Amino acid sequence: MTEIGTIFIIEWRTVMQVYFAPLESITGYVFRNVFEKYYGGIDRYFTPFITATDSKRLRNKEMRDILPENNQVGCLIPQIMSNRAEEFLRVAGQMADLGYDTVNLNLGCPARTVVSKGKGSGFLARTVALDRFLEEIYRECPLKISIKTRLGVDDPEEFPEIIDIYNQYPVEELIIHPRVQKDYYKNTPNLDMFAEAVQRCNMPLCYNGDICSLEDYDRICARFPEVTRVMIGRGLLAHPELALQIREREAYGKEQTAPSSDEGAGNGPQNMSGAGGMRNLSEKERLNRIGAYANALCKAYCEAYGPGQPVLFKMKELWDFLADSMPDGKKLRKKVHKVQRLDGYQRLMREVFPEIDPL
Ligand SMILES: Cc1cc2nc3c(=O)[nH]c(=O)nc-3n(C[C@H](O)[C@H](O)[C@H](O)COP(=O)(O)O)c2cc1C
Repeated sequence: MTEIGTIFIIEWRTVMQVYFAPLESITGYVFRNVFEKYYGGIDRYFTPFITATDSKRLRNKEMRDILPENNQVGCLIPQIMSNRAEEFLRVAGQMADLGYDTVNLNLGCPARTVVSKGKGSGFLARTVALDRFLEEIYRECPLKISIKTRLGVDDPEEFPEIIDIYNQYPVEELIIHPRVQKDYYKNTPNLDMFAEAVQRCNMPLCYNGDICSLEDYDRICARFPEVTRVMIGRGLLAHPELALQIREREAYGKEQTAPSSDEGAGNGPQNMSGAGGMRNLSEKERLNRIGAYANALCKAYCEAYGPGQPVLFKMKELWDFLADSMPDGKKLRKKVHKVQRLDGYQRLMREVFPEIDPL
């Protein structure tokens, strides 16, 4: 409790901020807009990485993804992948021209094609060059710069030296996915090294990695009560209501899961989403929302790219995750996999969600 004159302010834990992780080929603008409309509960979305190159122009696909008129979400942060300050600054300048005030630097991508060029998490192996790069971009960039990082390339013990480098710069926030490059997505996040980062870092921290349920979220909160930002990727693909559930958990507390009699179905705290919260939804309503969301996404992809195989592939990719939210998920995942054409997929969706407008 803090005393200001005679006013007492109770210091409450700052409300948790939930970010949607960038997922290349999945969380583009079409996906983000539909997700926001049907679920939401997200404080910040991040674009999949934009590759800074010699070219003065962004690729059409990247430009479409970041144009403000294509994005109907509250807060979007463009992510840049680069290991050359001059290229990073050029793309950041283009983001400033489009009205963005923050960009995110990708120092986490583990893909071999990226790492072999010394970018993404591959840049973490060259600490002298990394330090020089950061010195230049933080000196010259007109925008705030946040960083998304792994712990290192081979060994988590690389991270303390990397933290010392980050600590020298005005990093807007540091999003840590506590794995090393060679883990890819295997093994478990190294929470001991994240704990060390909590002690040593002098900028705001965001935790990212393997939050796929409220129980996972509670475990992170219990171990790191000082952390007020989490980023979630695959967990939100599998359980799109997870961010809303986290907000409801924050608003109503852990015990209060039962509806109170005067609240209508789906009501939630403010800033929930266009679609309302998840509390009080019946199982049928929950499933119908999944169906409406998947159908709206398929329709939006067809409008953006034309109906055809690429849309089918995108929907298959989504159902790989989303099937986890369905009562007979394993079977449904197999059925979606077997579908050969988009009209077959649409037929399957009509069978699974007979009450939902196929759009
Ligand atoms: C298919 C896929 C694509 C990804 N693309 C990006 C990307 O463009 N930029 C980035 O920083 N991380 C990317 N990531 C990493 C995620 O943002 C996130 O850090 C990782 O999935 C761990 O979080 P999660 O366990 O909540 O999914 C990608 C991950 C996957 C699985």
